[in-house]
Amino acid sequence: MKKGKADCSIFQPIYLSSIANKFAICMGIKMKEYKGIIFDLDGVICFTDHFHYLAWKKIADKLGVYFDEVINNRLRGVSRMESLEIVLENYDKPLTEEEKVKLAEEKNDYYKELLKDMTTADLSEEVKETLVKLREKGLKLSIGSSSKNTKFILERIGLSDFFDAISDGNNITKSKPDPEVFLKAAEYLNLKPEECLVVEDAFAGVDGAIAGDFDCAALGDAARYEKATYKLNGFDDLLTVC
Ligand SMILES: O=P(O)(O)OC[C@H]1O[C@@H](O)[C@H](O)[C@@H](O)[C@@H]1O
Ligand SMILES: [Mg+2]
Repeated sequence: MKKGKADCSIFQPIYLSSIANKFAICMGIKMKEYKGIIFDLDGVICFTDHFHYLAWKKIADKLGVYFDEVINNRLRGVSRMESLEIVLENYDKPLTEEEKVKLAEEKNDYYKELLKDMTTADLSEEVKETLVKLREKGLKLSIGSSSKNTKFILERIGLSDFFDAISDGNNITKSKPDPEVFLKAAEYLNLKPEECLVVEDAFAGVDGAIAGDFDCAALGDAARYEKATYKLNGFDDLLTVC
């Protein structure tokens, strides 16, 4: 344990999952000194949910299957093929593996068309400035995303060369909630899981981080998940945790 800043007011936006953590932080004691941070991409660094929704909706409409934003929220952190299985939950005709792959490809083609509208304006000032400050603190920074489109998205928002490592849907065999994507990211950073903090917006992502022995800072919907180590109100709250 290392002594942090004595002024606990700077930590107030953060609601910690355990009383022990909360007590330690208010006493000015940081529970951990992280060496690296592994960021989920979709829903953490930028927002692609609506593009996923539109692309899956097109497939669902073609099949005549009901699909809405609530179902779309269940796809967060889940791989493309597993997402398709969720979309097909209300579809009663059998599909071959080949037909499923074709549907997933069709969804991805449309999704990528929509991603082309993303620009550097889709990276918020808050995220950009926080990333730079975390880097200045000497932390190693990696992406840990289930998406096979990670590099394409990073390019669109102007972060192609920013991260020290990228672990994504292209280098894993098991999607979140399996910890593989985060374990690979830690390996690429040359760090142990206990030296890294994972930042996630999906329940599946928090589960994956905890299963891999990482601490996890949760944002958005996942911030109400009791398994998260830290529950953040905003991305810049990371500056008080790290
Ligand atoms: O189809 P892609 O870009 O490989 O994405 C896979 C998954 O990537 C995750 O980041 C998204 O939260 C999921 O919704 C998505 O299904
Ligand atoms: Mg996400």
